[in-house]
Amino acid sequence: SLFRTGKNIDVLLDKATSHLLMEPDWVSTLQICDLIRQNDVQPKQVLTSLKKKLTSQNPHSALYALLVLESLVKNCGTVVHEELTQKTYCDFLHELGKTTPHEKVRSKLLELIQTWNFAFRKNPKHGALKNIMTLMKAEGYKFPTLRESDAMFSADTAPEWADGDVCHRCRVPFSMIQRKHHCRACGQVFCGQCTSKTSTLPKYGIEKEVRVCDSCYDEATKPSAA
Ligand SMILES: O=P(O)(O)O[C@@H]1[C@H](O)[C@H](OP(=O)(O)O)[C@@H](O)[C@H](O)[C@H]1O
Repeated sequence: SLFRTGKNIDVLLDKATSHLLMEPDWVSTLQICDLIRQNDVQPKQVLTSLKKKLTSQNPHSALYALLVLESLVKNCGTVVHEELTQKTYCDFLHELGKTTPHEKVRSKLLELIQTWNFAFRKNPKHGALKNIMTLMKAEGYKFPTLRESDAMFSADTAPEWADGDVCHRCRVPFSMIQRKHHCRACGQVFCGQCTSKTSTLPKYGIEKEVRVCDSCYDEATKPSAA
């Protein structure tokens, strides 16, 4: 239920950013990634909760929060990238760079802003991030040497959901009675009859059974080619 996941995410965030940690808690960090990739929690909620941790007076919590943010950007795809590069969030990151009392947080933040900018360099949608990097350079912040390999986000994420007036497979028109459903594997919109099956989608980090259409079900369950 939403409550359980909602509460669960706060517990996971507290664990992953605890000042008692001697090293990053990658298990909790990757569980947070999975909750986002499975669409169990919205990226906006997680990134908003992270703000409090990023501005922690405790240097360890603040730095671990930055490592969680780095993992979300690397592993959860465009849904996180779009939240990260909202102007309001970029302005928050700019402010964090100016005001954090923790030098390690500042230098890690500069490294991430540069890496993210390189990764998003071809996409004007993420212009707000470029803007704060330009501003921070003008304000005298020294960005480290870019390591292009750090900017390769390889994780596959489930496709965004398409919309439509008819079932993508049998073409039946949607109505008050004939409801829309989405296949988590291809993102297309279908009637109930064409998406009556479920499957896990490990390639998208989805370990629980989720709704899939008949053709994606056949694709996901056929014995892998020898
Ligand atoms: O409950 P409804 O009012 O029919 O709304 C639909 C359900 O939320 C479907 O969820 P599902 O794919 O998990 O069935 C979703 O895929 C559709 O986009 C929504 O329009």
